[in-house]
Amino acid sequence: MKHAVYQMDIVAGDPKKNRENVRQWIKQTAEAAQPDVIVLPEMWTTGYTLSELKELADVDAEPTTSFLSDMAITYHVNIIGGSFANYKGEGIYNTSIVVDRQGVVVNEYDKIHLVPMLDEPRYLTGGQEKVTTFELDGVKMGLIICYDLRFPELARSLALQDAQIMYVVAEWPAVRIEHWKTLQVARAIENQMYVVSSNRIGSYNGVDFGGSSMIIDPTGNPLRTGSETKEETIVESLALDTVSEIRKAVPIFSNRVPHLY
Ligand SMILES: NC(=O)CCC(=O)C(=O)O
Repeated sequence: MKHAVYQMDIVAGDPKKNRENVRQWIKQTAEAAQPDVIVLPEMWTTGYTLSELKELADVDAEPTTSFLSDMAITYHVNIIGGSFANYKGEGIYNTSIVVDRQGVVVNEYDKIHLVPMLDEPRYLTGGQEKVTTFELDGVKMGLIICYDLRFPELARSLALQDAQIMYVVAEWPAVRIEHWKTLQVARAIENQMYVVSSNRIGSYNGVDFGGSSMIIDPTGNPLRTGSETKEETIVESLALDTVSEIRKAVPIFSNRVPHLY
């Protein structure tokens, strides 16, 4: 299953420009690499322009859903649609959607853990729905958003639902980039699944974001790691048989004793 990750720079507070950049990138990448799945980063329509989100956020996931759906149909590609600011009812959520090749939304998830270091809890509302798996091309997978990575229960819940791949969409600052890399490797090893991530590069409001988007195999071996500063496309094919092979060779799921912890 061939993946292409967009390690993107984001134009602060300009959803139109960011959509145009994503449109161009999907077109070029779909034509050049013909991936099965493409992956975008967190809050890619606006960046962390939190005080402007009342004006800039989507409403009920539009127009981002229609945009991604149109891209998926046009290029016949599955899209892990990163996340975006999304007005729903009274609150603004950090929402991710996943769209299949037919343009159908197969997963919608609101970031549960809002990150205090970037002031999210002051402006956003945390998701209240459990993480669940979804399928693309018959493969079970799950998704978390950035700071969620620090809470291992989410990845474990997805693994127990038999996810073979976990996506992490992020705007993770450069100052803590070693945590980013180490935690992803740990989640891959302890849950014996692929971890595929997209983290932005560039800066906003005095924060430098650290790139280093990753594709890690289910033994914890990083197959690809993006640079810390450059916009780039990371392409890798996942050999999904590796998941069942490592789960058979090191049978942690059948050795769990959950009533003792
Ligand atoms: N966008 C985020 O959730 C950033 C998370 C972060 O900075 C951290 O966990 O450290």
